[in-house]
Amino acid sequence: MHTAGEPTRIIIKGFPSLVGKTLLDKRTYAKLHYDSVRKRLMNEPRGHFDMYGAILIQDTELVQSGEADIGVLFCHNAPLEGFSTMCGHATIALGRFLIDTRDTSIFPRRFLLMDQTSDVVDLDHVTLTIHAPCGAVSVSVPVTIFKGSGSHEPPDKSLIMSDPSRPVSFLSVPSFATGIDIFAEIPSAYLWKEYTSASMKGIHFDIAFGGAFYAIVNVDQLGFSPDISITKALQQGSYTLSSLKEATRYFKKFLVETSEFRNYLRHPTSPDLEYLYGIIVVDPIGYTSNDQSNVGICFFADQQVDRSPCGSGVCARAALAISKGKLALHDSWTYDSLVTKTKGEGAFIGRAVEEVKVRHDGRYLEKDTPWEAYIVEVSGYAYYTDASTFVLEEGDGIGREGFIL
Ligand SMILES: O=C(O)[C@H]1NCC[C@@H]1O
Repeated sequence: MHTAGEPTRIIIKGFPSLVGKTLLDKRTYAKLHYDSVRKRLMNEPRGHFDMYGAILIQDTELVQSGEADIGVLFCHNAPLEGFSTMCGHATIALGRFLIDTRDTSIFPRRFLLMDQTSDVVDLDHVTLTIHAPCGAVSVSVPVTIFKGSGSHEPPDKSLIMSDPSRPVSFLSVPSFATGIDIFAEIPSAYLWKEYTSASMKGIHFDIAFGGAFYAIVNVDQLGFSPDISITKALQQGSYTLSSLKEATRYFKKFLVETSEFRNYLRHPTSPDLEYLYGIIVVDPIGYTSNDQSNVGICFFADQQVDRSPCGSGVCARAALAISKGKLALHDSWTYDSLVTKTKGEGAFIGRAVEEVKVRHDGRYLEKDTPWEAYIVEVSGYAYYTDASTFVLEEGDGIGREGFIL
């Protein structure tokens, strides 16, 4: 499937079974034992540098406790840390897929979901909970009744399908900003061309969590033109996507290798989530009544470029905007990517809908200290593209893990 052009390869069967008490344990097990399978599914010749995957995990601790309907592990191209903790664009795609599948060996709880109402005809949305590595994510899927051949009187649950003409939305895990207006001088070992030629003295940026940690930086802070929007600059050739990719590669390396920035990657309850997943470069405009939307390009994992506006990044940015006083609770904002801005469709709408306090686990602060966060709702559209079956033949050395050129 794709969400605003960003692919989600949903792995429905065949991934080896994973050992572990928790989903995060299973993620660690997958990293240690089956990384080659992840690579085979993402890399060439079956995939490409910017491929993304969602591996369905039927049995997790939250499914067992009744807090979730199914689990998922997300994956991408990074050579070492190939399993991410949250993915909004894939969540939107999964919402549709999980309603549409009738195969209970893929989604055992599919028909239980529909019990939420007996009147199938009036059913407008179905809500399900996906257990992602970052926690439980509630997904609301618009539905319709299949009107194919044959008459079904009265319509039953097997005829409920997702409605592609309306957006899927999700409520993510508590999102929060950990670093507002951080200033850093970039040491010579990490310098990139535009920073040097603009004689930059340092960079202002923010760090926020939306299921994964992102550094969010205005494009001009990286040394690129402050005067035009990113899409215009790329169209006019003022700079290129590769130059943004290169700049963020160095910037990310600097943040990851500099110990003082580790303090900003702190999660109140889960050490597994404490790493920098991506850099989001945003337009030099933002959140004024004249702006209609704000383009953000997310460079994540091993510098993959998110074609979508990055759902988890939207959660991080919406929480950040509230902390910075740019948006209020319930304010909606349109988040564009390069693709959605250029094509004029597919932008995500994000809004913080609730303020919550997460109880700290005591690792950095006194146990139970309340940690302020926001639940952000993100909506967008996903579409089916294809279905494939993968094989690995005996003796296929190149195809075993695949490769990235
Ligand atoms: O939508 C998202 O949250 C994701 N898209 C690719 C990178 C992020 O995981």
